[in-house]
Amino acid sequence: MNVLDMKDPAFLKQLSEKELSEVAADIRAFLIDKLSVTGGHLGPNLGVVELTLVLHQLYDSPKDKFLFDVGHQAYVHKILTGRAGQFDTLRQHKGLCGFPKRSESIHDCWETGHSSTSLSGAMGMTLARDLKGTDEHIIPIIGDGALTGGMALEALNHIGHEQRDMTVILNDNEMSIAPNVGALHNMLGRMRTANKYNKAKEDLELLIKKVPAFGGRLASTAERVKDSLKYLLVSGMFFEELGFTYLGPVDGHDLHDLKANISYAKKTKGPIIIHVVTKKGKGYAPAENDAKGTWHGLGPYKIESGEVVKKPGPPSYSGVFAETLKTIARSDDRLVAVTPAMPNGSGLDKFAKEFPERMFDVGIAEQHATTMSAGLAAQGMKPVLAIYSTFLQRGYDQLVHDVCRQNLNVVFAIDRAGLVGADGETHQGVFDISYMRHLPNITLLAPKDENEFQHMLYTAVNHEDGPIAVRYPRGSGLGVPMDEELKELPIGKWESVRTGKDAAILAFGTMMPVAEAAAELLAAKGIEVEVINARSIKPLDEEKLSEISESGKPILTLEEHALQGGFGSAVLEYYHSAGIHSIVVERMGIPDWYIEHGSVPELLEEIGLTASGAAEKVQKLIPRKKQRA
Ligand SMILES: Cc1ncc(C[n+]2csc(CCOP(=O)(O)OP(=O)(O)O)c2C)c(N)n1
Ligand SMILES: CC(=O)[C@@H](O)[C@H](O)COP(=O)(O)O
Ligand SMILES: [Mg+2]
Repeated sequence: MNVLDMKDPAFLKQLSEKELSEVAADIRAFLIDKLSVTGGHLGPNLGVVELTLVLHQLYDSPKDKFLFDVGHQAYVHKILTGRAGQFDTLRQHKGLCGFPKRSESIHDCWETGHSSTSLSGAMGMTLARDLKGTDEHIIPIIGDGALTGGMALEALNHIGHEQRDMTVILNDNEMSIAPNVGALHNMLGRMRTANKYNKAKEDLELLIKKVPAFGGRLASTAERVKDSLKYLLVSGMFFEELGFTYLGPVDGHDLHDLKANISYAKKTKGPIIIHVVTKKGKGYAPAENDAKGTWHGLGPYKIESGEVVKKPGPPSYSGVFAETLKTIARSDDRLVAVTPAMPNGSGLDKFAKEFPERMFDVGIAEQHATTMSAGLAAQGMKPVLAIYSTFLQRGYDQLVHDVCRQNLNVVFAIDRAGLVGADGETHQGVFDISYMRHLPNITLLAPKDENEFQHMLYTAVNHEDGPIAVRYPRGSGLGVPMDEELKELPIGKWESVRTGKDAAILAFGTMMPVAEAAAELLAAKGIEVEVINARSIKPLDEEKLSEISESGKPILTLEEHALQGGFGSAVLEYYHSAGIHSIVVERMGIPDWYIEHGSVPELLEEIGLTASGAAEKVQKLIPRKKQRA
């Protein structure tokens, strides 16, 4: 069947299992082909083709609600709901979103991107259904990785308590991005090999049949023995003890097995969890055999060879992070690295190769990672928590309550700070300055390039005066030379990289090249602008700020961060508190809305965070008479 003809999932209703398997093959071929050009989350989606087909065959979306946890595995759902024709624009500017998007389709009832939210969302929808007296089915689909997220466990606890009708699909492929970790993962492993319980149960039943019955006594004893056997052999009892009916393990690529169990669940009262065992990357050998997590989410690749198309260029910030951390760790055995399930993306997988005993992947557990780091620091270790800006949002109270308030020496390596591009709204790292700079005791730094980054990281690890964060962007550096020796940078001291008498641009991180380019544009108009690398966001360089105000130069602050409460706000607050009201401060940054997916240059262009935009803004601050015609 032509995938592009799939407009409404109702077409699945009358298909036989054979026809369904043909549709599955067509969808797999489509995904492998399309994503070889656009990139995307190929592995997760190849793993849920049969599952998504059966779900849409047996349930009636959009009346019945599918909540895809994380949502990176919703491409099959998007194909079945009429969006196959948009896959050439996947994760591109104004194109198809890589995650469920309510504005895209009535079949997308719940938006995700951050992990472990589906069960809570589903519980809310279940309560709403029961309070309204409607009868739709609520079906969260959560992966084994997402299940390690704390809020998923909070939700399981409540769902089990409420005993309302809901079918949870646990998509267990033994992988998070990298191989999954944790005791839950091990427990699921025991469940995956549960058929030994079924064998033992059959043997027991055979035995009972051979012994002449002593009435119900033997039968009821046998039942108790069977139950305790189940308890002993099948840790699926974990879910049963929480109040769920556990079904599984179910082969997630066997249409018949899937249909039988999901049909049974549809008819069963109360909370059900169906443990579906799938293979990430199923149907495409390079992805199927991926033990590291390369095929979880990736750029374009060559279908025949499975070769990922590599863009040449300077080292990535994550790569510099890993190398620098290894250098520091060789002479500082206090250093311990922590990641919440992002070993590959953060670069800590490379650190772990040299220091396996000093790197901890705690699963998708940002709250735990943050407070565990506090515990490490409380005992004199030097924890470096590598965490994406957007995911640290999940550990905010732990940042406040456990790290900053106790003034513990935790280093936050805040990766993916700034716009991240293709992952869009849920992943843009544009709020961390706002949610960190108001916290007493925190120090917040941002490097202008990868060379300053290595020094900044070294400075942060040697900082013994409380928590310190270094925020840095996704992707490559500027290709600047790297110093051989690491050195400490002065915290609270900015760097003037260009002099100018007419105005000053305060920028940091990725906005430094933009500021310098703007200064060049302005120089062509006879406007001399000082460019300052405001690399210490907290504390500010108050000496420099008062020096600028004495010069009377207007200021433009430039940040790839939310304007609300960002760096520019900090500068305004400083001048206000210092009683300096005469100075002109203009701010440029991320406007007060969520920035969708697209390439970072396109997104910056769209919001005017460009050299020409900055130059235009500064020009308006300069009296006409000072400007060359
Ligand atoms: C709060 C949060 N932390 C980390 C991530 C990054 N992340 C995206 S998918 C993923 C792994 C999900 O594993 P699983 O739920 O098993 O889904 P699978 O990819 O195996 O289908 C992670 C860690 C995220 N999206 N949200
Ligand atoms: C879906 C998800 O949250 C991750 O897969 C994320 O897309 C990884 O981002 P990076 O590609 O920046 O590591
Ligand atoms: Mg998984």
